[in-house]
Amino acid sequence: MAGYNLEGIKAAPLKDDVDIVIPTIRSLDFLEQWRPFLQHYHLIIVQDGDPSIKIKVPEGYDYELYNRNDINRILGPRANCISYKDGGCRCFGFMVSKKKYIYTIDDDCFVAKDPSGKEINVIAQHIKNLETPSTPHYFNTLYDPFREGTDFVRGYPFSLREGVQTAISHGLWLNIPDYDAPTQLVKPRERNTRYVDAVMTIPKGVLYPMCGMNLAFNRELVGPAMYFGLMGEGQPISRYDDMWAGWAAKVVCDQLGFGVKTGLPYLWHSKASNPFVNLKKEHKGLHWQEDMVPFFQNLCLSKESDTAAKCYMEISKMTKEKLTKVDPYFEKLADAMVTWIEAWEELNPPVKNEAFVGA
Ligand SMILES: O=c1ccn([C@@H]2O[C@H](COP(=O)(O)OP(=O)(O)O[C@H]3O[C@@H](CO)[C@H](O)[C@H]3O)[C@@H](O)[C@H]2O)c(=O)[nH]1
Ligand SMILES: [Mn+2]
Repeated sequence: MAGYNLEGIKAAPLKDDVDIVIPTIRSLDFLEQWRPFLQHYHLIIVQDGDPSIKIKVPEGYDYELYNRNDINRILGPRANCISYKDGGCRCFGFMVSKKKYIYTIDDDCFVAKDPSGKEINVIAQHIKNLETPSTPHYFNTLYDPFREGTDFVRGYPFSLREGVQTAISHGLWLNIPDYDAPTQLVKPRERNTRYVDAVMTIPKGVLYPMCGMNLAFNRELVGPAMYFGLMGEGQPISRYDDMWAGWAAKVVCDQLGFGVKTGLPYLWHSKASNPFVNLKKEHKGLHWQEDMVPFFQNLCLSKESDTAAKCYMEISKMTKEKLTKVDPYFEKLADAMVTWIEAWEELNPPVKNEAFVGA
C-alpha cells in the first residue's frame, strides 16, 4: 500500500460479510476516490464487452475479475442467462459471491457529501438499513423508526413494532438522477441537488423502480431473486435489468415476509449516459412496463413457494403464461430465469444440516 495515503481510512463495517459487485464496460478509475470507504472490502468485478481488453484495477484493492470468457467457462451452456453488453451482467457477481451481503455500484459513481459537508460512507449506511428491521405492514410517518433519534409515532400498533427482517437497501443519487431516456431528453440539464435525510420501508404490496447503481441486499435471504434478466446484445430490450430484478425481488420479499428500504445513503452519479442511445435500448421496455408492472402487481404466489428460489421458479412459470402474449421475448426470459436458478443452485448448493447427515 506504499504510495497511498490511507490515513483517512474509515471503519469498514462487516468487511468479511460484504462483497462489492461492479459491472463495467469502461474503467475502474472511480475506485481511487472510494479508497477510504471501499478498499477494505473484497471486490467482484464483472467486465462486460470485449474480454480481450485488459482493465486495470487500482492498486491495493482485493478483487476477483470475471470477463465473458470466464462466465462461459464457469457456467458452460448456462452462461446464456447472463446478459452481454448490459449492466445486468452484474448478477453473475451475485452468484459467485459467498458473502451474506452484496453492495453493487456503477463505475461512474463517486463519494457524495451530506449537507454538513461530511463524506458519506455508503456501505455503513446500507448495513444499518439491512441490520435493522423494516416496517412493511404499517407506515411510520417519521420514516425508519430504527434510526437514531427517532421512534414509532403515536398510533403505531405495538404488535407491529418488532418489524420484519430487511432484505434490500436501495440507496439514492445526487447529481444525475436515474431518469429514463424521454425524461433525460426533455430535461437534459436537470440535476438532483436535494438531499433528503430519510430512510423508509416500501409498504407490502407496493412495487418500486429499483435502480442497481447504489444497491445492497442480503443474498442469503433473496439472492436467487436478484436476477437482472436477459438484456443487451442479442435481446430486444436493455436497461430494464434492475427494474426486472426489483419487481421480482419485491414480490418475493412480500411473499417471504422480508422488508425493502429506500432513501439514504446517497452517492454522486457523475455521468449522464447518452439519451438517444438509451432511447434505442429502452423503447420496448417503455411500452412493456405498462404490462410488466401490472403483471407483478397481480402475482399471487402459492404458499409452497417458501424460499426465494422456489418463488422465482413460480414467477418464471407465470412470466411464460402471462407475458408471452405481450411479446415472444418473455418466453426466452422465462427460460433464462430457470437457467439462472439452476446455475445459482449449482454454485450455491444448499448447506446440509450436519446434525441430520447420516441420521
Ligand atoms: O453494456 C453495458 C453498459 C453499462 N455497463 C455498466 O453498467 C453500469 C451502469 O451503466 P451506465 O452508467 O451507462 O448506466 P446509467 O444509465 O447511468 O445507469 C442506470 O442504468 C441502469 C440500467 O442498466 C443501471 O443499473 C443504472 O445504474 C456501469 O458500471 C457500466 O460500466 C455494462 O457493464 N455494460
Ligand atoms: Mn451511470
